[in-house]
Order: sequence, then C-alpha cells, then structure tokens
Amino acid sequence: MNSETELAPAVQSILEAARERSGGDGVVSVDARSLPDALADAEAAGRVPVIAEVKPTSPTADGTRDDDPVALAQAMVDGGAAALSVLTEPTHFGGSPDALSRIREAVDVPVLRKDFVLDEAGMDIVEADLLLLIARFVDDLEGLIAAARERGFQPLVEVHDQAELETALEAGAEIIGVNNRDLARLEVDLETFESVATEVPDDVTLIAESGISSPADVRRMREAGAGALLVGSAIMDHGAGDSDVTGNTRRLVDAKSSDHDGDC
Ligand SMILES: O=C(O)c1ccccc1NCC(=O)[C@H](O)[C@H](O)COP(=O)(O)O
Repeated sequence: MNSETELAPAVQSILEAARERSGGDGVVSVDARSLPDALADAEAAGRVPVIAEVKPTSPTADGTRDDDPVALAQAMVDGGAAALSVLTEPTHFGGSPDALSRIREAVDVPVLRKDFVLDEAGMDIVEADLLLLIARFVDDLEGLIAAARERGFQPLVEVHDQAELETALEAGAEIIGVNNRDLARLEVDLETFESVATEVPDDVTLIAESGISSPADVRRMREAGAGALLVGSAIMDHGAGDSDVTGNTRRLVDAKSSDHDGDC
C-alpha cells in the first residue's frame, strides 16, 4: 500500500474503520451472475451499460438518503441499470451487508459489493456477484484476486493511474475500474479515465467510475473506451431526498442519443 499520508483524512478514517471491522464466520461461496454477460445484454438491447450505485451517503455527498435500499435498487433496475453497486461500508457511506443481501435477493442483475476489503477475512461478510479490490490499498493483489475467485466472486480491481493499472494487469485482473476520484483531495477529473484507458487490453472489461453526471459525460467515457459506467451520486441525488432515481438512471442509460440530453 502507498503512504497513507497522501490520502485525504476521510479516506484514512475509512481505512482505519475497515481494519477494525472483523471478518465473517465462515468462507463465503457464491454462484455469481456474470457481469460481462449483463453488460453485453444491455448493449444488445441498445442501452448504455450503467452500473448504478446504492450509496446512501459519502464523504463528498451533500446529504443522506434514508430511503429503503431495496426500493432504490429496484428503481435503478427499472431505469435500465445493467448491474448494481452497493456500498456496504457503514461508517462513512451508510451502507450495510444486510442491505446488499436484500437487494441481491430482490433483483436479477449482478451486484457489486463496494467496500474497502483489505484481506481475505474481509471477503467473507456477505455474498455478492462482484467484489471490489482497490489496488492502492492491498499488499497482495494477486493473492486476493485468487481468493475472491475461489469464493466465486468476480473481482473488480480499481485503479487510478498507469502504475496501478500495470499492477492490476500483472495480478491477472479481468475486470478493471478506473476511478476518476483521486483519494488525496477527493476531486474528480474525467481525464483520469481517458489517460489510463489507452493502456488497457481489449479483453479486459473496463469500467469508468466516479464523477459521471450527465449524458455528455457518459458519451465522453464511452468514446474513451469504457465498457460500462459506474455511477452513484448523479443517480442517488443526495441533495434531493425524493428525487427520481429511475429517471436519473434512464437519462444515462439512454445517453447514446443526444435527444434525451438537454445538456449535451
Ligand atoms: O464518493 C465518495 O465521496 C468517496 C470518498 C472517499 C472514497 C471513496 C468514495 N467513493 C467511492 C466510489 O468509488 C464511488 O462511490 C463510485 O465510484 C461512484 O462515484 P460517483 O458517481 O461520483 O458517486
């Protein structure tokens, strides 16, 4: 792991909380729904593959959404989401493993567990189709990818720059997310994806993460090579508790055509 002094205080606090949480009781075994298949199905149906994120709050959110997470997830699927991402981190994101379990039972799309998993024990908390591993935060990425696959998870390895991308590829990652949010200042810059994506081999499932808020952003990330977009804040709309999650999702899913934009 790189020096933690380069991380925003909120991220240092997230990591401390992750280290203090204990692992599960046994070893999880999952029969996972395929993310590549779900993304291909969305493409075939003319939808932009969007992974919509159930994220009650976050260190950069304007507020908290207290709605039932299952209702939010169903609203995202109704809006055309190809897959879901569910924050299970409780302290900084308002998530829970229980919410993920209930969501996964209620929908039939693949569900990513978005959390700060640092070791094998941290994997055995809850079943999910995909498990996030953040390249910067783990010491033995190759070992953790293998451990995740042994449990049936599809590991999604998150990177932020070329060096982390190289680490992910050497470790055998097949699904890679490039996070546009830098973990030092928590600022988003879509150029991050554009610069890292150029070095990603074609056989990798490539996901653009964070800071995607408009149909124009969707098209920009797709033109830069994104096979899917992972979107939280723009769909959850934390500032407006009763906002239309289905409509927010559909607006991005339909972004192939500029007819729906209003903001190109
Ligand atoms: O979202 C945050 O504020 C945040 C802060 C510190 C570490 C991680 C954080 N987010 C995790 C994520 O990866 C995002 O939730 C995800 O990529 C969606 O991003 P967005 O569409 O910008 O909400």
